[in-house]
Amino acid sequence: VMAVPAGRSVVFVTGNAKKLEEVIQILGDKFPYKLISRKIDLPEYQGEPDEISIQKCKEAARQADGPVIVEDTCLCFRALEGLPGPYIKWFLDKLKPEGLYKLLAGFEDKSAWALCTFAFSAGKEEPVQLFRGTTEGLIVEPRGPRDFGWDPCFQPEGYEKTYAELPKEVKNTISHRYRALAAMSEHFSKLKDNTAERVVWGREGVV
Ligand SMILES: O=P(O)(O)OP(=O)(O)OP(=O)(O)OC[C@H]1O[C@@H](n2cnc3c(O)ncnc32)[C@H](O)[C@@H]1O
Ligand SMILES: [Mg+2]
Repeated sequence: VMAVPAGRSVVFVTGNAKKLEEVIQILGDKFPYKLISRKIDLPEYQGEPDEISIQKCKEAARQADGPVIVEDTCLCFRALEGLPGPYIKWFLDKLKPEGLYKLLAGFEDKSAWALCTFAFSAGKEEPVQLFRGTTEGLIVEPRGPRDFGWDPCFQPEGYEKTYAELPKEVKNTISHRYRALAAMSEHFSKLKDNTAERVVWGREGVV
């Protein structure tokens, strides 16, 4: 996917091609390891976002049997105490962006936040590390192209356009995903060329 030092690779496990596309666009050559994608549809766990990401990552590490990254995205409506949150996939699937907007018809507060959590594990016996990113916005009547999820009904704070209407380069510098990836990249860049790296990557020879 990108120019990286040889010998260190990590598998990004996702069933979502649009997510993968953005991750590649956002990371460019910033990520110090080689990223390999693998399309596996992991279970949609229930619970709090952190717990979901940990479970998802452990299952991915078990299936891939090596270093993995997974990502889970929540869309949280303030008027609904953070719901649909991690269940947004099913809400979107049935209601489409129109229905998500209508869900808030009885509420004055249309504010929402998008939360992205990346989870990394060096292997199936290794701990999971989380990196989070949040973007605030409003749930609006859908506008713009339909190619990625709930983008047409999410208008990020400080913008007059929805995620769907904004150029990709703009979304990818303000999004929940961008912010979570920035946290993750920063973490790994610090570790690079440092002996502590071995701790993160587990036993020598794993990678
Ligand atoms: O295999 P994974 O990585 O889990 O991919 P997924 O499509 O199942 O994704 P999630 O479980 O994280 O569910 C998040 C839902 O929100 C959608 N989504 C995720 N990121 C988005 C973004 O940046 N803009 C719009 N929709 C997004 C996505 O298509 C899903 O319907
Ligand atoms: Mg999923």
